[in-house]
Amino acid sequence: MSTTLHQPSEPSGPSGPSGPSGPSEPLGREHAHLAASRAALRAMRADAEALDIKDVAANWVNAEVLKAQIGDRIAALADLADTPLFFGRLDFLHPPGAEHAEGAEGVQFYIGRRHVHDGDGDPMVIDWRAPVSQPFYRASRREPMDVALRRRFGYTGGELTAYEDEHLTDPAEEETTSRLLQSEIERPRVGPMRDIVATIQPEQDEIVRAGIGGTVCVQGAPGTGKTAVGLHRVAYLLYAHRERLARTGTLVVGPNRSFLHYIEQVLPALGELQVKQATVDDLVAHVPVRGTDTAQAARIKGDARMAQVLRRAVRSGITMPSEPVVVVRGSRRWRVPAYEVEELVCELMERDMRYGAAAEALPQRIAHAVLVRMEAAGEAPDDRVQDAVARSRPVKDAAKAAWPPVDPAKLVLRLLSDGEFLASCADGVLTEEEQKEILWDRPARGVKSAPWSAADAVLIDEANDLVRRTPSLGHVVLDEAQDLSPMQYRAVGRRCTTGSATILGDLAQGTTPWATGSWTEALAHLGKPEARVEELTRGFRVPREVIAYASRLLPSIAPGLAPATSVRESAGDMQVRGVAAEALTAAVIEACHESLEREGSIGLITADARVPVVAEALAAAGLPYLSPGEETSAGARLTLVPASLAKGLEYDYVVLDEPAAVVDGEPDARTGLRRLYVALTRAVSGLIVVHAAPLPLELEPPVR
Ligand SMILES: Nc1ncnc2c1ncn2[C@@H]1O[C@H](COP(=O)(O)OP(=O)(O)OP(=O)(O)O)[C@@H](O)[C@H]1O
Repeated sequence: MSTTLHQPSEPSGPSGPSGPSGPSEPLGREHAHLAASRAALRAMRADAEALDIKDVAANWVNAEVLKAQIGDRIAALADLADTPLFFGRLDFLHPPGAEHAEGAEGVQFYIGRRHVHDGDGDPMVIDWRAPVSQPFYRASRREPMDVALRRRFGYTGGELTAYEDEHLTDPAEEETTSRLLQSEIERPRVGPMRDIVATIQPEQDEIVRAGIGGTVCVQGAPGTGKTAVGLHRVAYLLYAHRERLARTGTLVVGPNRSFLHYIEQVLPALGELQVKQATVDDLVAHVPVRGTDTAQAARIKGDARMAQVLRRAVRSGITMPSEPVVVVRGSRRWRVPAYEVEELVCELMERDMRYGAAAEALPQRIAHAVLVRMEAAGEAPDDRVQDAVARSRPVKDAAKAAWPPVDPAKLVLRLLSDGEFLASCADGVLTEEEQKEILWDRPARGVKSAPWSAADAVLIDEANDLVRRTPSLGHVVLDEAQDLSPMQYRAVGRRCTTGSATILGDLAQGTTPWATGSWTEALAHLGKPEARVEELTRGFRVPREVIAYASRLLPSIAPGLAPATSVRESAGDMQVRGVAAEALTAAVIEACHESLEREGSIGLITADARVPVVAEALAAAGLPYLSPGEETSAGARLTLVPASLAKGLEYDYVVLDEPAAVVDGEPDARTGLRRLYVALTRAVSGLIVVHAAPLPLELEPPVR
C-alpha cells in the first residue's frame, strides 16, 4: 500500500467548504462535495417529509404502515453531525462493468454509510455495501480491481480534515501503511463499540460479504474483529437481501446483557434498526430460572444425548389402543377396530413429523377410516363429514388416549423429578450415575416453583421443538460461540434451520465446563456441518507485548491455536507488580489512579469473589466506577469488571487484580486459565497486573 497523508497546515483549524484549503485544492474540492452531498441528503429528507399518502393508501391500515415506513426513512435520512457522510473515494479507470470498453472514461464514487443522490438521481455517495464499493476494501496493488485511486478521508470532530491517496496502478508508488487506518485502530476507546465501516480489512470483508446461502464460522484470537465482522455481516445481508430478511428476521446472539449493551449501537449506526439481540438464555426463557446446577450436572444436561432422552420422553405416553373406536351418526354405528387404529398410530410414529402435528393428524386419520366404511356402505360423505367425525367425542378421546398431549415444561419436570421415568427414557443413553446427577434432590411440585436452571430451560426448548417446530429466522449471528453446550447449539441451530448463520468464537476463550473442543463438532450440533471455517489472526485490539504475555497460556489452554499478531504500532505498556498480601488492594487502587491519568477507558478486572472487597476499596478511595456494559464517558471512565463478564469487552487500560483468584474462581484449572486469558486480552493500550499470590506457572517466563 502506498499512501501520503494530506492535511491542512493547521490540522485543528476550522475547515469546511471555505476552510484552510481553497476550493481548487483537492481538500477544498472534497469539502465542496461533502457540502453538496449534505444538501442532497437534506433534499432527500425533505422529499420524504413532503410525501402525501392520502391518495395512495387504500385504507387506514395501509396508511399507518406506510406512515411508519416513511417515518423510518425520514429517521434514516438524518444527517448526523459527527458521522462522516463519506469516508472514501474510488476513481475507477473505467465505469464499473465496462472495464474493457474502448474509450470509456474513468468514473469516481464516494463511499459512505448510506446512499445519497442528487436531484437528478445521480449518486453523490454510494452505500459501502453496494457491489461498486467492494474494491474500496479489497483492491490491492497486486489486484487493483480497475481502481486507479483509492482515497481515504480523515475527520476530526465531524470535519473533513485530511485525505490519503493510494495509486494502485502506479508502479512508482511505494508500499506503506495507511496512517488513517492506523490512527483509527489506535484511537482511544470511550463509549460503546463503534462500527469499523471505514476500515474493514480485506480478510474481514471476505466474511462480511459472504453469500447469505452459506453458514460461516470464524475462529479468531482476541481482538481480531470477530464481533465487528459479525455485526457488519448482518448489515451487509440486510442490504443485499432486504425483503427476504424483513420477512424472516435476523438475530444476534451474545453471551450476556452487558455485552449486548456494549454492541447494541453498532447496527443502528449503520442504519439497521430491526435486528433482534438476545442471549441464549433469552431464547429459551420458557420458565423462570432460579436454580443452578453442579458443573457435572450442567455438562450432562448440555450433552447432545439429552436430545435422545427427550425424544423418548415426549413419545413415552403413546399407547396402543385396546378398544375399537365406535362413532354413531344418525341411526348408524361405525366401528374401527383397535388393530386398525394401532396401524395408524404406528404409521405416524414412523413419519418424521413433530409430535404435536401428529397429534393433530391422528383424529383425521381415524375419521378417514370411518369415512372409508361409510363409502363402502354406499354413503357419499364429504370433507365436512370427515371434520365432524374427527371432532366427535369418541374419535377425540381415542386419539388423545393413544397420542396424549405433551406439555414440554411438565415433561422435563417429570424427567428431573421421577427417577423411574428418567431411567426408562435414558436407558442405554445415560449411565445410572449420570441419571442420579441430574435428578433433583426433591421432586418439584409444579412448573412455577421448580428449581429450574439455565440448562433445564434449554431442555424444555428442545422438548418444545419436538412437539412444535420452532420458527426459523433468515440469519443468526452467534458470538462467543465456543461457550455453548451441544444442547445450546441445537437451540440456536433450530432458529436458523431454513436460514444461515455466522458463528464467531475462539476455542481458547471457552470458559464453560462444556466449551466446545472443535468447530466441526459445534457445527454438527448446530445442524450446519457444511459451514466453512475461516480463521482471523490479525489482532486490532491487544498490543504486541500484552498479547505475547497472554499467549504464554495458549499451550495449556488451546494447544493447536496460533497466537494472534498485533497490528497496533505501540508495543503497549505491560507491567506486572508483585506486592505483599496486605498491600494488594491498595496497589490495585494505585494502578487505577495511574491509569486514570491516561486518556480513554479503564477496566479493573477482578475475580468475581473479590468484587465486593475491590468495590469497597474503590468507594473508600473516592473513585466512582461503572458496571460492565454501562456506557463510559469522558467523566466516567473506570469500570469494575467481574472476570466472568469481561468476555467481548475492551478498555484502553486494564488493571488486572490477582490472577490466581481469577483462576481459582473456576471449577477446573484449564477453565481458570482460559478465564485469565480472556481477562488479559481486554487491553487496547496498557495492562497492569497486580498480584500478591504467585502467578500461574504458565505466565512465568521460561527459565534459561
Ligand atoms: N478493521 C478494523 N478497523 C478498525 N478497528 C477494528 C477493525 N477490526 C476490529 N477492530 C477493532 O478491534 C477491536 C476488537 O474487535 P472485536 O471486539 O470485534 O474482536 P473480537 O475478535 O470479537 O474479540 P474477542 O475475542 O475478545 O471478543 C474493536 O475495538 C474493533 O472495533
